[in-house]
Amino acid sequence: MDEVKATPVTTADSQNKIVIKNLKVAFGSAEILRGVNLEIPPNTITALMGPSGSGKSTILRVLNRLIELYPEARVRGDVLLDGQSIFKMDVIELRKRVQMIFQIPNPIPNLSIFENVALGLKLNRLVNNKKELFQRVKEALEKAQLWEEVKDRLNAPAGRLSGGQQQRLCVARALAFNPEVLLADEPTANLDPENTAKIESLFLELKKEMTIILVTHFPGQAARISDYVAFLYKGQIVETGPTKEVFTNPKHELTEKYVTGRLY
Ligand SMILES: Nc1ncnc2c1ncn2[C@@H]1O[C@H](COP(=O)(O)OP(=O)(O)OP(=O)(O)O)[C@@H](O)[C@H]1O
Repeated sequence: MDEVKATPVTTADSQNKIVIKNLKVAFGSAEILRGVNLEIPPNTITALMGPSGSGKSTILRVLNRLIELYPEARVRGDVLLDGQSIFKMDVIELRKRVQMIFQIPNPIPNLSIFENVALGLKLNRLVNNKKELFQRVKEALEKAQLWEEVKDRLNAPAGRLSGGQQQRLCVARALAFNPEVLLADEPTANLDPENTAKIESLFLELKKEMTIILVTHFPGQAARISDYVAFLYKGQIVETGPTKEVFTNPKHELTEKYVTGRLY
């Protein structure tokens, strides 16, 4: 990965939870992100939407520096978290603060429900004893709105849960770290409408405590739960603003096509 260029910090930078500055990502000769600028206020849901291949997941992968797992990726520009460049932070610490959930729920299927949430806490030595561990796991499962459904079978393998429950287990696993930012990459793409609604109402609850960045293929989902949207097209942000404004009065023709379902 290339050396990133640090940019000067302004007052607005430290008021936003995340500020993305002139972010460029290339894989070999293919330019994937071509100068993305975005400000994300705290305690909001920001939806990244745009056609397939526009670079939405790549943005998320930069925000927790998962992008560094791709040796061919070149990253330029800067990303500030609470006014500090993420590229100057310890990456393990960054990933505790900025958690991620994925399109396909990925608990460890043979591991118990309890251990799936407990594992990260144990590996990172974030708890001092068994009692504290149980408390943290319980709290995370409660916040993920899964506790009532699993409290009597915490030792059952996670693979036996339904798809929707597995996704909420992944949310619990992320929440166990008490993150400040939750990145969600099309978290409901594989869920039925009922489980989708559960995740959406869960996110509305969670944003009281954290900042959520949601990649979604569904304009309807962005309209229902996000405060801000950023519409991405071919690696650039075409339009961004408060969700209601962008949906009711899109300024760009491409945005209008996308929100009215005429661009995929
Ligand atoms: N490791 C990689 N090497 C080369 N190209 C990649 C790599 N990862 C992603 N890309 C390319 O980068 C572009 C953007 O991918 P990205 O996954 O960020 O898009 P997206 O908007 O999230 O798409 P989707 O909605 O289909 O998930 C795509 O053209 C993809 O093929």
